[in-house]
Amino acid sequence: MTPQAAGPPVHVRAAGLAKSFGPVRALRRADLTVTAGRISALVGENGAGKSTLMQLISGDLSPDAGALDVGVRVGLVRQQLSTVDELSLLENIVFGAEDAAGTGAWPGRLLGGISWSAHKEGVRDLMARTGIVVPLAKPAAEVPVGVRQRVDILSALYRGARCLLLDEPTTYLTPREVDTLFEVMRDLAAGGMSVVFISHRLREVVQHCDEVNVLRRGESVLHLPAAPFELGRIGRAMTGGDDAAGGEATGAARPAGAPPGVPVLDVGGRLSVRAGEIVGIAGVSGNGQNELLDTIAGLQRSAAHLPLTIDGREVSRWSTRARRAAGLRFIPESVKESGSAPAASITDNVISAVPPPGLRGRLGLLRRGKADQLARSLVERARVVASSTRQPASELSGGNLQRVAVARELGDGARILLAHEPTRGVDFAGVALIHAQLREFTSRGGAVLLVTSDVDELLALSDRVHVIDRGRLGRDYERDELTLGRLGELLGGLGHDVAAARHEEVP
Ligand SMILES: Nc1ncnc2c1ncn2[C@@H]1O[C@H](COP(=O)(O)OP(=O)(O)OP(=O)(O)O)[C@@H](O)[C@H]1O
Repeated sequence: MTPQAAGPPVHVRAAGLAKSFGPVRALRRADLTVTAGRISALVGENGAGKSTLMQLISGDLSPDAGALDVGVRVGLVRQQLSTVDELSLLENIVFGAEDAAGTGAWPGRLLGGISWSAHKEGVRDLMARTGIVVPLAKPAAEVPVGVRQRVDILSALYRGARCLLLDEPTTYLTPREVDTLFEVMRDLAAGGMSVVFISHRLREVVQHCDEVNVLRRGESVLHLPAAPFELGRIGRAMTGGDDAAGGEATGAARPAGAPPGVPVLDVGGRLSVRAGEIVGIAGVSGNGQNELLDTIAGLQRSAAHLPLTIDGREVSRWSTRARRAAGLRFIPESVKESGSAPAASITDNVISAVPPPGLRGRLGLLRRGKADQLARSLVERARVVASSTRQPASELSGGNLQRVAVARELGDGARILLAHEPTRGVDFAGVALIHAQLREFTSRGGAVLLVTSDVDELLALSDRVHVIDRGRLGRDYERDELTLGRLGELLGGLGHDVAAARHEEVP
């Protein structure tokens, strides 16, 4: 790296970077300068090329063209979690995901002569310094996604990264955790580190970052070197001034529709969802949300042996398949991990969930043309950026994969939707689109059980809200009874600080 005449050292300088994957031009001309002591935001629509740029800087990919100068050790914390289920959190932090995945480059070097107790000390010290604390002895499989993400951050720091690349780190975090993360980032930056922060939550960006870089369709289109930042300007740069797809902000109130009807889903009399209704579940991630949804979906047995009914019929002993056939659909917390088949094409991912009648010909053989047609119309409706429906799901950007999963689960035959973080990783135009899809689904008599850590989303969509804490569901509150402040009081005892959530308009 060329020494600077004055000012803080530049850690990364990228100019005119291009990268294609076969026919897909993920990056055409990307520029980014990352400076010590600063938190730089990188924003752009789903598929704009943000993750690709991060992978070029981290060295996971090499550019086809352009100049890239990286002067310090870089730690990339990816969108998709890289913890290994069977390993303890300590092991995950110490080995680091890349090496656990097989390069074997550094553990041997670092572990030579160093004991596990020394690592434990080192990691404990790191946790104390950064305030990012995780239960070290627990296996990764037993902790919620939010904790596993913190493990990835600790891992990068433990490996001596001076430049942290955080690809959507806040999607798993509650508002208070987001604030804590930024306090940590601020401290790290004050200590001479640099941070690149990717997020679709533009409010976080303008509030916490020192500079903003916008990518649109693989090109750097805007660099704002200093606050104050104007949300509208950033939004317009992201979309090219085309706000048509954006629609309303996430904070919009639910339009008045037909009054919700009969309960279609009931869990032991404690939780019920009626036709035409969205019932929200609020709580700190890891308080039983996964268990609740997995039990309803038939992926695990109810520990409390609560009766579960769909349309008044007891279904506790039904298979997942039978539940799907009854119209139950599920968007899991991490679509990348458990809601998609990465090697299969977009078409196969779309039709995998109980192929609708009409897709099979005589002898039960799949009619490919029809299946592709169905996938194409769905991809179009969900505004997915993909070169073709034959593309494997693994090649889709995170937000685009999420759009595919939502559209698939809302497809033919859906009557009850379990939606866990339905807009995770989706840009603001996509969030508005998915919210509109959920409302449209309920206006046709669909029932939605919504679990989200985004309090704005919870209040924007839910007709009623239950709070969940340590596996227990509290009473429900009607939407009219709840303001952001009231929800904050309810969650206050659970370590939330929703007062930190804001209601500014997103363009
Ligand atoms: N390995 C790959 N093979 C083929 N295409 C790919 C591959 N990786 C990414 N792409 C494509 O490159 C484009 C940019 O993807 P990238 O993941 O960088 O976008 P992103 O801005 O991070 O999106 P998101 O906000 O949805 O995470 C997308 O069209 C994506 O489908």
